Amino acid sequence: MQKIVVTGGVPLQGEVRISGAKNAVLPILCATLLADGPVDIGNVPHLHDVVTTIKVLRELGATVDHDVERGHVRVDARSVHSHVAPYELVKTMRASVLVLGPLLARYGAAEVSLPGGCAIGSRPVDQHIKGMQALGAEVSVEHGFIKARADRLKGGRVVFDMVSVGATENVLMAATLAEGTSVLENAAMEPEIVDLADCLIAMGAKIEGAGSNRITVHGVERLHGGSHDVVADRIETGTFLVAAAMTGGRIVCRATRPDTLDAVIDKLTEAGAEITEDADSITLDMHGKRPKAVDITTAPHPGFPTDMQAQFMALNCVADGVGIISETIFENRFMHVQELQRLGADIRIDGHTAIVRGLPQLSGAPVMATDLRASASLILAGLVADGDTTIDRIYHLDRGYERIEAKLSALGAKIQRVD
Ligand SMILES: CC(=O)N[C@H]1[C@@H](OP(=O)(O)OP(=O)(O)OC[C@H]2O[C@@H](n3ccc(=O)[nH]c3=O)[C@H](O)[C@@H]2O)O[C@H](CO)[C@@H](O)[C@@H]1O
Ligand SMILES: C=C(OP(=O)(O)O)C(=O)O
Repeated sequence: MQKIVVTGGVPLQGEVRISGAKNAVLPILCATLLADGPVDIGNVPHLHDVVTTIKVLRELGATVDHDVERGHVRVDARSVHSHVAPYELVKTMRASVLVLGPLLARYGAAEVSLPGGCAIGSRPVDQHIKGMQALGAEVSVEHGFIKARADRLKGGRVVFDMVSVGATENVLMAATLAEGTSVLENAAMEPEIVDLADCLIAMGAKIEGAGSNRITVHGVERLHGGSHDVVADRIETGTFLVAAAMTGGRIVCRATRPDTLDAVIDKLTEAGAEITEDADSITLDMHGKRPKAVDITTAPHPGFPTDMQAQFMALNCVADGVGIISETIFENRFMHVQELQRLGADIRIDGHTAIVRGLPQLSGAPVMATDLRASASLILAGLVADGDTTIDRIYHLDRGYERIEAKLSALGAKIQRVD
């Protein structure tokens, strides 16, 4: 099995091009099921999750051309002949539950395996189901599958019990082809929702308010093909910025969207980084300084993203002072703590809070990745640890970071993938 070996001690310097967002491209790929013609998607990152989603689409019968080099995918869903998303695929990637809304809206029926729990928490789908029912679908959960049926969905008012990115996306997609108007209240406001809505609008959907907590969708009879470029990955951007801050370096992130990173940029500034932005790039300069510890509380957008929590935990491990990190989104998203402790980090957990006392230096060791962002935090810690850090189970990393070791190498990091 492949591993990543990082040798610490090099301040990152240079420029990095940010890829399209994993959390935008996955729902967008699912949205192509709604269209009556081919949908062209650009700025597609080469990620394992993208490959899995394409497998799901092909399993359903869609015709998919994937040009990895160009970062381009064309999906033609007119050949879809199945409405069953099997366990074998859904279990490897939770986001495949996002075919539920499109299949139901377009084909009147969907059977999607329950995604199940994962390392970061139990991750139920009750809000997805509640949303489909509010649009008039009959939904049952039998033998590990969500089974949904509706001759034609009817516009309705959906009030989510909690802010859920996936449930908002699933119901938004379903509502585009419903008869009449739907209103989604307490909707998630993440930039990836806006990007999905932009893609749906390019396919002929009528959507207002994406990016706010109330989204209105006027259902249409059909959606046509279209084209869309995926928004930049704010979490990949944030991960590189933290890497530069921890190593006392200076980097420029190109092809990104600074306006999607306010909470992260605020915390990096608080940690002592000098940050300058223009329309599509962010420059971070640490001037060789050690970062100051920062307190973090995760929250739905525009709050501090849970997907950046582990990376800031790594930063606090080597920062000056004590940082308190509270995780409010997922009940079990501190799996990286044990591994960071193997590198010598001083972290105490108290329920959903981690108290991190920064040390001047970590010490390289073999560690194991447990989930996607935990893996990233271990790479970041390895960049500042004394000696070698060998990270096992990096398939988690390949789900969501495009060529991370190549991008970090280009910034001067000593990092390699070994078999
Ligand atoms: C592919 C993708 O975009 N993944 C992101 C998405 O995941 P995902 O869409 O799965 O996350 P949600 O926003 O749905 O989850 C937020 C919280 O709501 C709970 N919940 C969710 C749905 C539901 O039906 N019932 C329920 O109780 C979850 O357990 C969790 O505690 O948003 C998360 C929160 O920003 C990110 O960490 C993930 O990277
Ligand atoms: C938790 C994440 O992704 P997913 O929802 O795909 O598991 C993530 O991107 O950090």
